[in-house]
Amino acid sequence: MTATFPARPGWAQGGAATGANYTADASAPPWRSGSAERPLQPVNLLELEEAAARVIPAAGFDYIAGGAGDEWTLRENRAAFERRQIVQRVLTGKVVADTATEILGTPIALPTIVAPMGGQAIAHVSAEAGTARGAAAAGTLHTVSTVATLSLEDAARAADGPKWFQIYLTRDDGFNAELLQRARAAGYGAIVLTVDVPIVGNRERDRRNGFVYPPAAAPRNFLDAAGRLRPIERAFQPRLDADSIAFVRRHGGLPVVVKGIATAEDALLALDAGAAAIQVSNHGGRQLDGAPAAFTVLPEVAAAVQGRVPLILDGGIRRGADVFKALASGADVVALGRPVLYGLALGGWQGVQSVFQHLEDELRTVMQLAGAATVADIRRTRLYG
Ligand SMILES: Cc1cc2nc3c(=O)[nH]c(=O)nc-3n(C[C@H](O)[C@H](O)[C@H](O)COP(=O)(O)O)c2cc1C
Ligand SMILES: CCCCC(=O)C(=O)O
Repeated sequence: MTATFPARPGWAQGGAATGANYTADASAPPWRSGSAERPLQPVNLLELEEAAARVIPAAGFDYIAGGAGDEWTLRENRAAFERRQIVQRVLTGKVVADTATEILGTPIALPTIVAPMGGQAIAHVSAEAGTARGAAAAGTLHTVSTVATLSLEDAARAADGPKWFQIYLTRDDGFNAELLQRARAAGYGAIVLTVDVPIVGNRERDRRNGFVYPPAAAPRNFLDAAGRLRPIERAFQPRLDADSIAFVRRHGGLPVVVKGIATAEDALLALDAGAAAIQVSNHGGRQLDGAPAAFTVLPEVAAAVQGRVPLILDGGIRRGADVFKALASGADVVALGRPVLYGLALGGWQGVQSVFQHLEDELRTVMQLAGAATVADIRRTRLYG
């Protein structure tokens, strides 16, 4: 594995994020968090978290890494992958061809895309521009959050890779419609409607730290004409149903991915309302603590959907083996959350690219040892357990 995460300045040192300065990264020194005695060279994505904890200011790191309540669901998102096993197949005569696939008609180099995450200037001064560029360099798709640091237009301009816009509906339908029209005008290919944040979960690390987004990470989409920030959290729409999906379809005029589905019932409601894809997710354990892992509920959702729309899974993906298990259990692609921000914090856009390259390397090794030459082969593979 040769993935590297060259060091970059973080938001604390870098000042306000504009996205304009991410190209200056090329001359960066080696890992900021390493030292002569102890050079830092993570060999897997799990090790990135500890490294990122040393470069992201503590309360910002807690916001990113943390979950709701006891963080049981956060841990369970990982543990659920550990309970399933991959079948070793070495006499199939197959050799890994490639990891390429597509999602909603968009070709991607590997079956892993970027999950929407707000406030990316908390991790790095380049914010969503760095993530967009890293994802494009890795040949994958980037999802820009409603509460991104950069405006959706600036995030869209940062790279020419494929991109989706994630929307949180607020109580203000005029503002919602405006956001959707802006997203379409800016060239986003789909709208991801997140339905698992009718209210923000009980995030105890954030309460303990008194955490709010720092001014450098203020979500630009919420600035009013006078440049003032509109209130955000209290503005979220708690009442979500089939009409919410119809609203987003009508005003966005784009395919709608419904994100935050964890049951057959909600999946069927979303399908009936015209969802173009379903993202199985518990928001990375940040919302309903005590809910099962996203991977645990994936087969239930897959059985209900019966291939009528593609399924995306997120939550706890850290290894190529996790990607493999998710695809073998009914997902078409997976989305990656926190490791993207850790790569961004440690290496700017190149750090993000390295995260995806690393995952692709691991996935190729697993595929070869499990007798899968293509993504389609993975989806036909059975697991133990
Ligand atoms: C710091 C952070 C911010 C997030 N912001 C959003 C967001 O704005 N919109 C959204 O739909 N999901 C958001 N999520 C949830 C992710 O899209 C995704 O569901 C989750 O992080 C996946 O789990 P993982 O981090 O274990 O890969 C956020 C997650 C994190 C860690
Ligand atoms: C108010 C929530 C904003 C971002 C988000 O979805 C998260 O932190 O999980």
